[in-house]
Amino acid sequence: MLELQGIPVSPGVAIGPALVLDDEGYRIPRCLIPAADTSAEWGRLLSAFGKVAKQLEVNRKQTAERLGEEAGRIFSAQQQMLSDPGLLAELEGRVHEQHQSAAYAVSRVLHRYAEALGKLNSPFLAERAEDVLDIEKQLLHRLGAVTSDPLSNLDEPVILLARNLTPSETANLDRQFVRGFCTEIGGPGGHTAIVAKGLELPAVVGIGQFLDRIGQGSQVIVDGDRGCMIVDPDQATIDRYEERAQIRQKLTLRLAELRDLPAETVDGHRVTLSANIEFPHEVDACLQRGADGIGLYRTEFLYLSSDEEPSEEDHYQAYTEVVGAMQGRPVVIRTLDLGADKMGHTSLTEPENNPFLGLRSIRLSLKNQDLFRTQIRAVLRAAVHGDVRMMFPLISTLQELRTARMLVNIVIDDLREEGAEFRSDIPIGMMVEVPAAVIMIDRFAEEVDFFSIGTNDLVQYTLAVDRSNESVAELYQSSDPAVLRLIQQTVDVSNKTNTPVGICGEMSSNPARVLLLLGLGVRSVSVPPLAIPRIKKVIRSVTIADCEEIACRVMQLESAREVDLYLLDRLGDLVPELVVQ
Ligand SMILES: C=C(OP(=O)(O)O)C(=O)O
Repeated sequence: MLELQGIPVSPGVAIGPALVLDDEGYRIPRCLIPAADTSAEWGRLLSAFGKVAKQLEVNRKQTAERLGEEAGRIFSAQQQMLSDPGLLAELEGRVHEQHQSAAYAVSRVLHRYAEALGKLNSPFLAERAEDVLDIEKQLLHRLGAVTSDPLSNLDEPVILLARNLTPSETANLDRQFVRGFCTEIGGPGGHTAIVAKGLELPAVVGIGQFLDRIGQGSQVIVDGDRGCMIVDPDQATIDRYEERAQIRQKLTLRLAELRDLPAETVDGHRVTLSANIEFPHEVDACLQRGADGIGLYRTEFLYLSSDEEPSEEDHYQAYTEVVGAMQGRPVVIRTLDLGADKMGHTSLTEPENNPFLGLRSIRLSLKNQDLFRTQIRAVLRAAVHGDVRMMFPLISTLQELRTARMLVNIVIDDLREEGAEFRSDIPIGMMVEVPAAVIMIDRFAEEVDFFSIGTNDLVQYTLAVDRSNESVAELYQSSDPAVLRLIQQTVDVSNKTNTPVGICGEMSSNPARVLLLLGLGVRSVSVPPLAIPRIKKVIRSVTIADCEEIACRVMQLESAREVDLYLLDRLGDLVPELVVQ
């Protein structure tokens, strides 16, 4: 039995056979070969090397004849890589000593070479990285490796183990068979984590290197509550997890009974409890759990799940589906928040050194105004069908907000001129997710209809810590006192200026932290659909006086750890059944 610790990003437990994936592209399943067959496997690998070398020589000669010696040298560089003794020695070790299949060894080693070159920040070396991947492709072809995506042909439940999964890969997982996943890299606030929660898929990320140690089909437990992965569990461990699964199931059934009850505190304060979604089909899960509305519709997933840029009609259809299904409940549509870890359409930006500080989110929309106007048109048209609100992400200056609003007015004029059916009077709000927005919050309050605090990014930008990087995951804490002060300031100013304010970041889906948010004066939260029953349970179990006392104490504490320990303790007093055993 092997137990590894990572970062819990999507709650729940799943048990099943491992499907170990290569990190990218070819997705070569990790396959171990019997010791007796390693020599034959090594022979296959050498033969593939020989064939590729021959082909490279043919390419070099033909290219040199047609385009000159200089062009032919492209292939000489590849020939040199192929004859690198270090490369061959590493591959030999993997096949002979670790019993890896030739295809898997090639895929792992060459991907690592390419990745290392890609990180060196030089266009010349980036091209060399492409050359390495090209050699990999040719070798895999000669080895007859299966190059189709094993994820598209699943026919039995699996636990996915991968180096990394992108948000769109995660979104496209076959929920029928993929029961959970663990990855080597990834941080607590990354979008892969958010999508996993949306899919209700137990997940642990940022475990560190482990793929080489796990065989295909090994029994694996993903514990998304505690953030651990257990390989080849013993019977006692399996029994313990099965017992926990039963307790969890009973709790889920009890919490489901709250569905039609309001999210109201014991002393009668009504809290708006909405849901965050990425895709229209998630609306069912929101309604099943009694969401008051959609507090955050992340529309960028329209871009991430397709290779084509969505048309106005694509936007309109998606929004109309959500708005119609929500039957008059509010739907907050956030405009495009593409960037950094979410970037799907490379055509929209050039590679950047600091993508989280670069051309992302509202900045990208303001730079690509046709794209932005297309989206605004669809939002205003869909608003005819219900209570639609529009929200701009990552606003950091008043000028950005004003330009975005000006574009909305231009779109309104266009639609009016065309005689289209639309609404011009929808509430327009902004995300508060950079410290600059908090510092200027009183001025922003004069120009928006509502605020929504995005704690995921607020934590990242306040603490200067990449939300998707496992190496700094310990610093990524929404309970950090600096973050709490920014939330407090935003809520205080909003309440004083009568500007509705809510929280749509992941912080509000944590039952213990909700105690604090209520105490700070928050009366509207938006959480992944899965979290609704628990958060409602918290709200219905406490008084605002309890929460204010908690907030008072918390605001005197000096570290995220102290805050979280104290909040967990208070959750144990007030809502003991929600404390994970
Ligand atoms: C909700 C947020 O936005 P994102 O989609 O970037 O997580 C946030 O930053 O808290």
